Amino acid sequence: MSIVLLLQIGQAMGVGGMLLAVRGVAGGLLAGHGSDDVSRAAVSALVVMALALVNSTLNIVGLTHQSILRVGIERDAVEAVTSATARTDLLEFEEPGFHDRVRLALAAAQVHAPNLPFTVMTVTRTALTLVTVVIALIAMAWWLLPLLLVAALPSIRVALLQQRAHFDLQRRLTENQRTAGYLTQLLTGRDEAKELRAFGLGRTFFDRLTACYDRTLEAEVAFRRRFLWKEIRARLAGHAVAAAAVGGLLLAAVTGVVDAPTALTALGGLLVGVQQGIMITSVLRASGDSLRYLRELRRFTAEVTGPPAPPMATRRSFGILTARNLSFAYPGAARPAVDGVSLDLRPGEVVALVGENGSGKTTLTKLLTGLYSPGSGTLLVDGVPAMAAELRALSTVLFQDYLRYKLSVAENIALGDPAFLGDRGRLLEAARRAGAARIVADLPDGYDTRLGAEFTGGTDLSLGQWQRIALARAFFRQAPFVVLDEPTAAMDARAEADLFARMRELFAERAVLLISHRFSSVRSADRIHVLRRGRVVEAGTHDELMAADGIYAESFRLQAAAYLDEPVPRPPSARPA
Ligand SMILES: Nc1ncnc2c1ncn2[C@@H]1O[C@H](COP(=O)(O)OP(=O)(O)OP(=O)(O)O)[C@@H](O)[C@H]1O
Repeated sequence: MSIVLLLQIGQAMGVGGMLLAVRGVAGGLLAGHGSDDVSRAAVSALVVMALALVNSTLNIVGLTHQSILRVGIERDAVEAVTSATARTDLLEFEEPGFHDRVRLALAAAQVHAPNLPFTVMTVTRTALTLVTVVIALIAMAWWLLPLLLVAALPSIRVALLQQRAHFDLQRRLTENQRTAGYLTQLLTGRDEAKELRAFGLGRTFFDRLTACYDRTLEAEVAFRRRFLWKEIRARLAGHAVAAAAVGGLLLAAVTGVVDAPTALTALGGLLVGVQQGIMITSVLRASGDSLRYLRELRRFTAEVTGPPAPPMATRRSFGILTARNLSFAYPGAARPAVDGVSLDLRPGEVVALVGENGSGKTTLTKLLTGLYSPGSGTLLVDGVPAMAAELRALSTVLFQDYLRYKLSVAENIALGDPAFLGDRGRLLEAARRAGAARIVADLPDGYDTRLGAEFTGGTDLSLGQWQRIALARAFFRQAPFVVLDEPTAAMDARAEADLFARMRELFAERAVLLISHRFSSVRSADRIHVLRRGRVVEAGTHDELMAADGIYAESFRLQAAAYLDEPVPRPPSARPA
């Protein structure tokens, strides 16, 4: 950055030097036709040309340095934003305002921060050029200075007002821009392409995207119109003052207050000064906008007060994980998603959660694994209250909507514990346990096969195969508390039966929390908790729950009847007392 600054100082000084040299040329030519006068003019002309050459060389070197600086600055700024995002509490991601702040911070990191060398360069060069022009003018006609200042003031004032208002407009449009980004992803993404075509949605989303841009355009046009007249008025006022200065200069030349070469050069200097004055208004607008974005970036990275992402060294064992009276509500939700839930989990046990859609099963697992902090209630590991980071280090989760990383198969599995990314033995063992080894054997490059057909050499898997890879990731982590949220939803009947038959062997010595809508899968669990509207309404073994003849028994019979082609039993509430 200091090189860029030095280059600008050099260029700016060159402009002032050129002005003084031009005066030498004019002085020599106007003085007469003697050989001394002509050689003075020729030497000055050579100086002008040399300075012009140095100036344009400095300009090229400056631009080259800027291009290199841009990349490094963008890397550092994006890293600052993404590391702050990685440390942000998961619950923040449920707030639209958070995503607006991320978007502004990313725009700052990807556009405004990399432009910083250019902005600094332009500001420095413009300001220094003005200073050198001013010095040259002082040497020739000092009284032009106040006039130059008065000419620039109206435009500078409007530029300052405009850049503040423009940033406010950008902030108001952020959610609209995010929607446009989302629609663009729908219209261009590979994963989305099939459904858009199957439902013929291209035109619908295209129209919505156009509407987003129309809203931005409308707001931008209204904004620009609001400032257009102000800007024109300010420019007119500035030019009127500059014209008065030119008049004064001509008068001074005619009356002999200044000699002709000085008057001519001062006129040139005045024109350069006015041009720089106009330039400084656009520089002010651009740099003001950038400064506000950068302030947003700093605020965003500073407001994440949490510790850096914990190394997550997986804890090897525990005796009992206890949840006492846990409650949790999503921001703005009318009722809690989890409401006063208590349960125990011990290694070697399989505990199942069942319940209708939206009954709070997934949310409860997010509390137990330290992804959300409970609104009230306690989580204890071996009787000691546990922090979220400790719970995360204790657990491994196979989410219902697990991520399909467009990376190699090996990475898809080993990302279960990044500390062991290169551990081949652990990788093979995890794949074997999840039944993924056979899938990998059929892939062109085995574990090194890139998943994601939109990348060179990439291929894709079926959903059931992906699920096994995700299961392998859960195994790879070797954590003592395992959450399996619908782990076999996409698997074939044999694969599902095999997983549940071997569940205890596969997860020996670990506590397993299993969520499933398939009652055949959960019946062998040590305890089954039935959730309804966030509360545990029934709990016990399969036999106990069947004997209790409540919600569980009704749902179980409903599913069993569908398989056995039996009439659907009536719910208990509909039976005679
Ligand atoms: N991000 C969220 N913001 C607000 N409410 C949410 C959010 N996620 C879930 N909910 C609500 O919380 C409740 C519990 O949702 P949860 O996903 O825990 O249910 P679930 O039992 O896992 O459902 P399913 O069987 O359909 O997977 C639901 O009413 C749901 O609408």
